[in-house]
Amino acid sequence: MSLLEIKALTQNFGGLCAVSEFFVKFEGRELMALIGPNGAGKTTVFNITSGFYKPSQGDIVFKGKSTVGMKPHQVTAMGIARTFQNIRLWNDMTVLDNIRISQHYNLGYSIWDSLFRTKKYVKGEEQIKTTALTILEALELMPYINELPKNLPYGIQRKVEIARALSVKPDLLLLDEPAAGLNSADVHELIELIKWIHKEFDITIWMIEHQMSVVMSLCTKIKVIDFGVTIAEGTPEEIQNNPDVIKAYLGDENI
Ligand SMILES: Nc1ncnc2c1ncn2[C@@H]1O[C@H](COP(=O)(O)OP(=O)(O)OP(=O)(O)O)[C@@H](O)[C@H]1O
Repeated sequence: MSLLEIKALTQNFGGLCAVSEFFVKFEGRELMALIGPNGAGKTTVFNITSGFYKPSQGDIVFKGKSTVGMKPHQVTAMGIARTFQNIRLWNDMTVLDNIRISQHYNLGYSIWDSLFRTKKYVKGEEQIKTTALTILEALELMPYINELPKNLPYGIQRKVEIARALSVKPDLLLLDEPAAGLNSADVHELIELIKWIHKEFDITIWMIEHQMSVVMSLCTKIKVIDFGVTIAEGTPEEIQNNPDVIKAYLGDENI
């Protein structure tokens, strides 16, 4: 059974077909990229995969079960976590609380448990804190646990967002333009971090990224879309030399 299989996925927004007949299959533990020019439909594919949009047509099968129609927190509970193109952290909560709150989707205790501080509640909260601290330590974020994200450098905020996604113990991590807005030193650190996460957490990673140095140093397989349509798929070498890809990025006159 594949970890994730997306079949004939189509997304229309009014008269605009943002994604057309998209397909992909992950067997598990791959590090794959989804690339394409601006507006190609990449984030739409991620929004559907993570339950933010319901597709117009097609199916998404994760661990043998269709996720179409599920809410984002239900998709997360199944094992898909994501980061966003524009970092989305709770800026008025500490880094530690940002990581803790992300795990509340799956606690299994009621409002009464929290009101009356039952044993179930106390145990659940302890578990959440332990998991959060373990992830923060692994990602060398302990110096920042009591800081507010808005006061931290952008590169650290990006790392906190990745820590938050990892704290839900996903099998599939979706990274939407993780290098966006980072300086070259931070990009280098990010590449090493993603390599390390892939190995240490033994998970599948699917990323959207515009910086080709990041894609080429990390991914073994790349899928390219343009105007919602898949135009190429292959290894970094194959993609770099593919005339359709060059045309999509640079236009006909540059070939
Ligand atoms: N919620 C929406 N409603 C209407 N149109 C949308 C919506 N979301 C995306 N689109 C449109 O769908 C197309 C694909 O957008 P999408 O954000 O998926 O592209 P992208 O490849 O991620 O682009 P970028 O690299 O610039 O982030 C664009 O034309 C966009 O304007």
